[in-house]
Amino acid sequence: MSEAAQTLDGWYVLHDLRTIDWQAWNAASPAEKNAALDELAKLRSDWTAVEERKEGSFAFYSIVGQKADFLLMHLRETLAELNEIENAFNRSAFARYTTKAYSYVSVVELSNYMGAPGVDPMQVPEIAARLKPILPKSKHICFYPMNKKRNLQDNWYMLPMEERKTLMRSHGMIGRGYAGKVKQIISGSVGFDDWEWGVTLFSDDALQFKKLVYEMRFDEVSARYGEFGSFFVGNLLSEEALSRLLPRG
Ligand code: VOV
Repeated sequence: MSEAAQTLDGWYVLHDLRTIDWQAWNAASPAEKNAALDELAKLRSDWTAVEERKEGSFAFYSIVGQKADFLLMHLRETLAELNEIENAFNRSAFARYTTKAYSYVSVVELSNYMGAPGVDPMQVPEIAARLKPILPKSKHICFYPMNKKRNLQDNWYMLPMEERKTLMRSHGMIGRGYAGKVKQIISGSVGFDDWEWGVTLFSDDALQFKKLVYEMRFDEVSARYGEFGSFFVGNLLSEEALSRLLPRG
């Protein structure tokens, strides 16, 4: 049996993708719209307060295309908290104007492929911060789930550790070329959801997502072993952008 990579696991992650029920929204009275938006604003201020206490984080983005209208990404210490967040949203007046599009459950993960021997990674402040990240408020987000293949010829899980390390080094080198342009959060979802990882990228320049993902397609880790789910790409929903998307009545 090949040696399993050791993972460091941080905050749990929920990607909650919703579609706006435009018919219901357009039919709502001004008072109903304002009440729904007030409840959304209250939820948002609760999430901001949690983030300010560094007990979790959130991201709120509109999604371009028809797979969903917006994405709420939440990070928390426990799965129970994530469940409370989605249930509080579902109970809100605002949720009446939305339908569920997709969701993804995972946990922020770092693997030991690049770890320095003899160093306890939890004692490295930079690593601890990466496991419990405050999400950047970049202009754009890109989220997709992925697997590493388990085909007869191309089975990531049967490669020796040393070979996986070498391949991941090359993956990391490509990623480093995007330092300062793209921030990645890799979250593991084996045992939690239908794919093995969630990949969430943040950037102020959406084109950098295409450049990075395309460049990685030529790297062996992705070219030979990567399998990908649906891509969701979107724009930051600042309070101003939200008021353009859903104007008050
Ligand atoms: C934005 C840049 C970027 C950078 C710098 C980067 C670096 C690194 C390093 C150093 C490591 C290994 C140690 C760790 O930190 O865990 C990883 C790990 C991982 N990555 Fe990565 N990755 C990036 C970006 C990046 C992208 C764009 C993708 C999607 C691939 C694609 O083709 O669409 C990805 C995937 C992953 C995955 C699924 C893992 C876990 C693999 C496993 O088997 O455990 N990743 N990644």
